Amino acid sequence: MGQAAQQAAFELATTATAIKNKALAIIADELESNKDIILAANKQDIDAAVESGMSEALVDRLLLNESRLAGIANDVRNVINLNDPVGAELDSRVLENGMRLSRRRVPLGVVGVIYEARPNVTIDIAALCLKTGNASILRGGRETFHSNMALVKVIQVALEKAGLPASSVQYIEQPDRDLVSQLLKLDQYVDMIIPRGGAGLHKMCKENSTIPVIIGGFGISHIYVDDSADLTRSLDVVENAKVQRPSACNALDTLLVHEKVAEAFLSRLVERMNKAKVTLVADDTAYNLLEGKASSLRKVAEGDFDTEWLSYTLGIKVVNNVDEAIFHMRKHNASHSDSILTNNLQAAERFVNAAGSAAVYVNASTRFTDGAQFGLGAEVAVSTQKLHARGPMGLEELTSYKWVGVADYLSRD
Ligand SMILES: NC(=O)C1=CN([C@@H]2O[C@H](COP(=O)(O)OP(=O)(O)OC[C@H]3O[C@@H](n4cnc5c(N)ncnc54)[C@H](OP(=O)(O)O)[C@@H]3O)[C@@H](O)[C@H]2O)C=CC1
Ligand SMILES: N[C@@H](CCC(=O)OP(=O)(O)O)C(=O)O
Repeated sequence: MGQAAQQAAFELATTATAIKNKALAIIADELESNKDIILAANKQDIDAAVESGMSEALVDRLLLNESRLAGIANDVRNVINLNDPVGAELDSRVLENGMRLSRRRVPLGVVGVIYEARPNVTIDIAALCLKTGNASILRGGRETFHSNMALVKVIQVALEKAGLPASSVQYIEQPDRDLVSQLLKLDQYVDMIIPRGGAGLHKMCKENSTIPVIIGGFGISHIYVDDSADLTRSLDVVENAKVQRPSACNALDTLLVHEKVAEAFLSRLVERMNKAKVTLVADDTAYNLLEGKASSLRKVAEGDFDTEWLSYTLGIKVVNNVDEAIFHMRKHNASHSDSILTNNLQAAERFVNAAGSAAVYVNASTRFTDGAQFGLGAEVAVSTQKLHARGPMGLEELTSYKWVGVADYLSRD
């Protein structure tokens, strides 16, 4: 697979944007024309997941239906409309000796991605890699096996129809994790590894990969409600961040509330959380304010503020000020998406500068951390590391550059 991917990458590196776009257009069309096959495959995955007792939120992450599939095809069409970064001159100047020197964007080569059981991710990664002239080797969560097999087949047929190698996008079909370990050692063929998933996967990749690794990580997502916040608007933001898609890595995990507004805010928020069947996990102060009002409430226990819930559960803590909120976030792995709700410019600046997260928001939901929302078309992962990319990784993050020097640009004759 490594060899085939590398061969494909050689070809893709010099493929014109129009051909890559043609392949993407065929993928989008084939997704629609093969919808019955894809949805039937997905049903097999869903049935098995439900039978195994998977949580409702994670089953939802796995689910495809007609409208989601149409959305995925549409996302691919959006990628067609994005500028191809490959070949762009980053800067260009003429040296004293007459050489014209520039940096030119190039594909990375072969990208290996290990990711969660979410079928749209297969298409997102394949589309972004293809647009940037990278070959990809994919390994999705075992629970998405049937869906991914159907999706990859559609992609490979489309690639061939566009005259590109089917091996531009390959999928590791066996669920045996040993094959992931083998992938991590293919440095002769693979240029970058992206693990999207939990701590165990990241540790395993960091310790075993001989290939550079970019972590598509998890973090505890926080929202801090400042004493100056517009509380009515804050209700909508917190509800969106917690309830809209709790299984996503950017969903809210811990709500931090300024003590001056804790009673006023929590007494209104609890109604919405009850309605959405959210379990509240509160520190002592919040617990006292919520007791008798929350349908599902318990006191915080060791480790709760370090837990990424991925479900209808919300941690709540009352704090003195923005500095205590930041202190709490530093202790509890704020590295992905965090937000302050405030009308105080100083507090907002303090929060934005001090938070160690890949994406920081003022008066907005943490759910915005998403390649499509950021105008990147989609994302290969949300990087929680600082090199070579941070936050949602789109097309540019799948490229590198090379220096191009042309001698005798200014002839002396
Ligand atoms: N920042 C980002 O871009 C994203 C982050 N996440 C984070 O991922 C986590 C939840 O996703 P979840 O599906 O539970 O993640 P997991 O880490 O359990 O699984 C993700 C993928 O990694 C594989 N995997 C996990 N451990 C190993 C291992 N030791 N060796 C080989 N392969 C392994 C899984 O394979 P198998 O099928 O065998 O289990 C699966 O394909 C959350 O923390 C979420 O925030 C999720 C998506 C995007
Ligand atoms: N792009 C995503 C966020 C990242 C993601 O894929 O999250 P996850 O549900 O953990 O797989 C979204 O908000 O839809």
